[in-house]
Amino acid sequence: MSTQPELPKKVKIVEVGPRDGLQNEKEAVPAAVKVALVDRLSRAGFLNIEAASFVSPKWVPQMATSTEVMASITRREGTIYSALTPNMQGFEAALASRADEVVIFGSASEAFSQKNINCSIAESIARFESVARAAKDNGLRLRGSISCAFGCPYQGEVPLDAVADVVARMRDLGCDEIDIADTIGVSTARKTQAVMQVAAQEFHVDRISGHFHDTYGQALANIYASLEVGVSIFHSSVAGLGGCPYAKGATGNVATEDVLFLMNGLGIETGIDIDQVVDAGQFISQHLGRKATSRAGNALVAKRAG
Ligand SMILES: CC(C)(COP(=O)([O-])OP(=O)([O-])OC[C@H]1O[C@@H](n2cnc3c(N)ncnc32)[C@H](O)[C@@H]1OP(=O)([O-])[O-])[C@@H](O)C(=O)NCCC(=O)NCCSC(=O)C[C@@](C)(O)CC(=O)[O-]
Repeated sequence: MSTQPELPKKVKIVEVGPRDGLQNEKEAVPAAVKVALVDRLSRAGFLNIEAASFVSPKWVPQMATSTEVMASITRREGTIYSALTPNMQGFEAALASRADEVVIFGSASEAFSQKNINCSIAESIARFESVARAAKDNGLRLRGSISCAFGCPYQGEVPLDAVADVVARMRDLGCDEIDIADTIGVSTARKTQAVMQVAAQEFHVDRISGHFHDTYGQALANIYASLEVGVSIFHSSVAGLGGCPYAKGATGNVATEDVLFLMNGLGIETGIDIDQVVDAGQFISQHLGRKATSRAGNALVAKRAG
């Protein structure tokens, strides 16, 4: 008789659409539209929404409205609103904007680190030290994000040791949560488990999150594979929005509607209302003038229409 691995009974879905999802849009999305999106997502029940990014507007112009967005959203009690902060300049802006969580973002790939944040991995960790200290001093949550943990658009393979090393460094900085990110969506299920297991040797598995882009259509399989090894936090973007400005060809994050459909089917609690997420996906897709890429979202819309 075969025994199946026990899956977590409950997961946290971190909605990253307003940041990771929109950051790569060529046309400026008005702050009011971003605010309306975040508010819809808050009402749908997310406990964590990545709403802003305090990076150089020359590097990522779409995120230049982050202060305005954070000032205008309606905050739901109990929901963590996160912001990316590559350095102290970003941290000060996040603090002033009343972010609940700041995200330092590094990479397991040297090449990607240079392209994305203009410094080596070691330099980035040194830069993050002051941000981490300031987060603790100000009582903010601290999250560490590790790009290219499963492969890099510039250097190709990324060794497991490199992932373990950055996880340990993020842990030592005092991160409350660490994201293991498949920036270009190249991982497959067994590889995902190997990487997650290496990460879990360095950090508590229940505070590791899986951040999967769906470039090769593997994201849901990678999420299921991660569940099997005890990961219970996942990032996703409503309507499957997204792509990274420094990873050409990378498509969006896995669509939130698809992840919710999977979790609902598995009987895993999320606390999120899928119908409201579908509505939010339709709202932003209409604004962007294209169809949502969420398979479950589009199927549910078609079903509603009869
Ligand atoms: C990190 C830097 C700033 C270094 O960029 P740099 O040019 O090395 O920085 P610098 O300190 O020399 O500053 C240069 C200029 O940027 C300004 N500046 C400096 N810092 C800030 C700031 N915080 N906010 C606003 N402005 C800032 C600074 O004031 C100065 O302005 P100037 O004097 O030329 O007018 C730059 O490389 C940058 O902003 N990179 C952002 C890259 C980015 O946002 N990438 C996308 C997000 S990561 C991602 O998507 C991956 C993830 C997390 O989703 C996981 C995954 O899927 O892999």
